[in-house]
Amino acid sequence: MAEPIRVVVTGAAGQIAYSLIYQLAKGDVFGPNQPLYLHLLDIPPMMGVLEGVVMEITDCALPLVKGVVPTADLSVAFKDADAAFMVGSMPRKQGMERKDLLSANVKIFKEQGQALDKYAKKNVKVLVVGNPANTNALMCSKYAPSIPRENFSAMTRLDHNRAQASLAQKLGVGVDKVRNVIIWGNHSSTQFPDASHATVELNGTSKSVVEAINDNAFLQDEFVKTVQTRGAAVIAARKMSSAMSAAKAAGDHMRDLWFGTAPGHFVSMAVISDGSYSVPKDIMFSFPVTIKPGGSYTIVQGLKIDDFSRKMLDITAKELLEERNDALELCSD
Ligand SMILES: NC(=O)c1ccc[n+]([C@@H]2O[C@H](COP(=O)([O-])OP(=O)(O)OC[C@H]3O[C@@H](n4cnc5c(N)ncnc54)[C@H](O)[C@@H]3O)[C@@H](O)[C@H]2O)c1
Ligand SMILES: O=C(O)CC[C@H](O)C(=O)O
Repeated sequence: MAEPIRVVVTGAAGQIAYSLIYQLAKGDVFGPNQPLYLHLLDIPPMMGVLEGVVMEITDCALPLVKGVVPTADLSVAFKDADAAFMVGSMPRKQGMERKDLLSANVKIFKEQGQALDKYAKKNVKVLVVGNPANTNALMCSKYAPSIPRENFSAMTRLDHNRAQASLAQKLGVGVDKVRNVIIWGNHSSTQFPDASHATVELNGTSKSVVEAINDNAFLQDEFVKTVQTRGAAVIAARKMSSAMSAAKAAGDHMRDLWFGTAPGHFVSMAVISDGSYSVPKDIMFSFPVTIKPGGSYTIVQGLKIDDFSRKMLDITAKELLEERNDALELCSD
């Protein structure tokens, strides 16, 4: 058996964490041979609820769990962390604009970035889930200057999974037959879900999704809007934001960072922009990436960007630049 790793989940008493922790504890993310300590952070008023979560983890009787550390203390939570799921923050409720979330949440990520910088391992993998995820990840990384910026990413995997599932439904095939959809940009309604490089396996042969669907109007309109507004649709239906699917996506994202992507597959992940595809530098922008085991990723290069795609990439980049400015102002005191 390998040495145990230390995995932090923030917002551990919340609804995403409730699904995520079980996946971690049973080996779905770091593998069936990787023991772990779960460091569970929440705020002081939630310590009672968190105690209940700890009881349930114990009662699951899962052998990979070597210990559970419930805490409201950042120095305890992030101590020697190997991986961190940054979930803790307020979700959007009906009637709230996503922009309201920036002022509510961004300072949490400044403070927790500082704690990661001080207490976590320097090779820690940090996945930001809490919204607005891209800009929170940018601020988290900014306040953790001793940790490489490439170790921080924000989650657009839920949008990626939604896009893949939506295309599979349209094509009447299983989700595993569709690959290489792309989410560009922000985890918000300006994101660009792009099917133009995706492929589908039909009768054992790989075919372009554009050719298989043969309906550009659908791909540039209904498909894009459905994926862009899926989170809002879930909130309207559940009166709470997505949780089971968000936890599944967080597990998928971290598993790919840990073990790498399969040959010929790429996934969407918001990472620090290096200017690829003429996206402004120094925003956390979702790109198609391939990943080597251990988390070193490469932004997929050379994809053709047509006029429609260019317009969509520019819209979402503009929103991220605005969010960055707002966040810098909010964090400046
Ligand atoms: N990136 C994505 O695809 C995606 C998808 C779904 C939800 N989200 C976001 O994830 C976040 C969490 O959603 P949820 O449904 O689990 O919310 P929730 O309200 O059920 O749980 C959030 C938890 O975070 C805790 N928390 C608040 N401030 C904290 C702090 N400073 N430190 C530690 N913990 C803190 C709360 O006490 C609560 O227990 C929200 O911001 C939501 O919008 C992102
Ligand atoms: O607040 C939103 O609009 C979305 C919530 C969540 O990030 C999701 O994508 O389900």
